[in-house]
Amino acid sequence: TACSSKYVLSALHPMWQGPLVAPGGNRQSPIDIRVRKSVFDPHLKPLTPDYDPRTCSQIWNNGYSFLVEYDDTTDKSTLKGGPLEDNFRLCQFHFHWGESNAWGSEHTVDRRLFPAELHMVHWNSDKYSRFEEAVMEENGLAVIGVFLKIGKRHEGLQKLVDVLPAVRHKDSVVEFTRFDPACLLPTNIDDYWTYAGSLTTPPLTEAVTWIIMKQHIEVSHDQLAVFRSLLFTSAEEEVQKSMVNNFRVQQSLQGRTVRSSFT
Ligand SMILES: CCc1cc2c(cc1OS(N)(=O)=O)CC[C@@H]1[C@@H]2CC[C@]2(C)[C@@H](O)CC[C@@H]12
Ligand SMILES: [Zn+2]
Repeated sequence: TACSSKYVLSALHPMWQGPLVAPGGNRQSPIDIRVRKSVFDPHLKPLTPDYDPRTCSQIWNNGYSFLVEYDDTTDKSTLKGGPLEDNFRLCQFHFHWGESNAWGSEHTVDRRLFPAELHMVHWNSDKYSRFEEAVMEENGLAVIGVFLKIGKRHEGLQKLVDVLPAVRHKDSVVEFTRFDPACLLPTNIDDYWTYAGSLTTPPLTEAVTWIIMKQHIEVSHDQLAVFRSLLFTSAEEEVQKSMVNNFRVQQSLQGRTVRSSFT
């Protein structure tokens, strides 16, 4: 699918913290969400994700995270509502995490770090015909962010955790089907923050409407440990590097307003 074309972004070096700010960037991500500075917007609608588990196709270790990819050639797994004017198609989800449970998320809430963060990446299928096109446009992408905390085992996540050893090395791909990404959303998806930002990995394009869930999900320590067993490096490389700390440094708000869907 468009989302899973094989070129791997060479700038995704494992210890990549990337340019501090993309050239000419004034809406970069991630950011710290200052709760008291966010502005309640009563016009924000409920978010309506509608995902078809049958569109799930594969898992790919791209040398920076592992991506669970969805067939985005038809309007089967979509996201509408919330701050979005158009219909968006799910193309992949992935995570960012730390080497310890003390850090790992990209966004923070009043400087609070979480051990990991889920990103569900969607592109505007009303305005563009494929992901690579939308990724270059201001209203091209919508990414749902969900914070992970260490607690009870996440039953839905376990199916994914069980296949991760099959994509241990960079550039490995394994078939993965019938996974409903909705099982990774928190029970309450009506309370979220939203702001205009960017991808946090190359191409760092300022194409993203971010929708960050207020409620986190819980995963077990052992489940997150399996994420850390993945490698940044390919099977051929002599020195293997653990895939950990794959998050970008926080970027300045530069005058942007973060809106909240709740008071
Ligand atoms: C791993 C985090 C990651 C990978 C990718 C994107 C975004 C990603 O994370 S984030 N945090 O949402 O910015 C958007 C561009 C995608 C890339 C994966 C590889 C591609 C799909 C290329 O094949 C073409 C466009 C690329
Ligand atoms: Zn991400």
